[in-house]
Amino acid sequence: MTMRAPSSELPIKFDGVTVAAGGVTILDDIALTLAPGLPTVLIGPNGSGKSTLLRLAMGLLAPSRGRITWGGLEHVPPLKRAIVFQRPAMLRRSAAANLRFALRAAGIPHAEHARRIAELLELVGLHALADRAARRLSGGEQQRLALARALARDPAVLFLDEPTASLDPIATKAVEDIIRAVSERNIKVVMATHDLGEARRLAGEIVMLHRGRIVETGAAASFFDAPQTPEAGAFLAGELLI
Ligand SMILES: Nc1ncnc2c1ncn2[C@@H]1O[C@H](COP(=O)(O)OP(=O)(O)OP(=O)(O)O)[C@@H](O)[C@H]1O
Repeated sequence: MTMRAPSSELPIKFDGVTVAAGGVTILDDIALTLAPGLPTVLIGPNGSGKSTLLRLAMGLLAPSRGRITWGGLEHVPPLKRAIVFQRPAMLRRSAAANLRFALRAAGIPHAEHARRIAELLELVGLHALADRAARRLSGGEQQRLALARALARDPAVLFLDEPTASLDPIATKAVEDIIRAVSERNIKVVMATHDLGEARRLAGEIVMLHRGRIVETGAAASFFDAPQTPEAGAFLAGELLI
């Protein structure tokens, strides 16, 4: 994978974005700018709206009210954006074949497939398991393969929804190392987690959500050292936010 120049997909701007479904307001009047740089980590309790925000930024969901722009434009097709969900589904074929499928779907010329597959497997540390059936891989290995698959289209922005939620510490470290490597290649990482340790380890910037609203945003260091709102203070202190 090559170092990429900052992309025209960025910044992603949310302007007065509200999402309502089934009579419930899931996100309420969100104003947010996702800019190039270190990972942006969305934190907040279960149901606070993190996944919904990621789906909006990916373009999988339209706001009920407000506007989202990518590099200043509305309705930009997600050709240079990728998302990895909490429990990624693998095709019933080998790890390498899952990547080949993704490369084909992204329109990468056939002649480049073997080189890109080798490169992607190397990046996520799965080169020795290229021929293993993807569904036989462990949870952590599947998550790494899902990351490689998302990177197949050479995205400018990578959205991750709780990528280590069900992994043990060793598998978590492997995934976090990949996230750092991705970020160092100038791919903007935007991820949701409710693991504060993970947020501390990876975030350049924090966006804290509570009940569908942004309660605080800021540089990770200042957020963790001196949260500005009672909700953030309580969340960092390990109190239950309801
Ligand atoms: N299509 C929908 N219709 C009605 N309610 C929905 C819909 N999608 C999400 N919700 C609700 O919106 C709230 C926010 O959900 P979301 O998944 O974005 O939160 P989250 O912060 O990612 O939570 P978690 O950490 O549990 O994954 C939840 O209460 C959820 O039940």
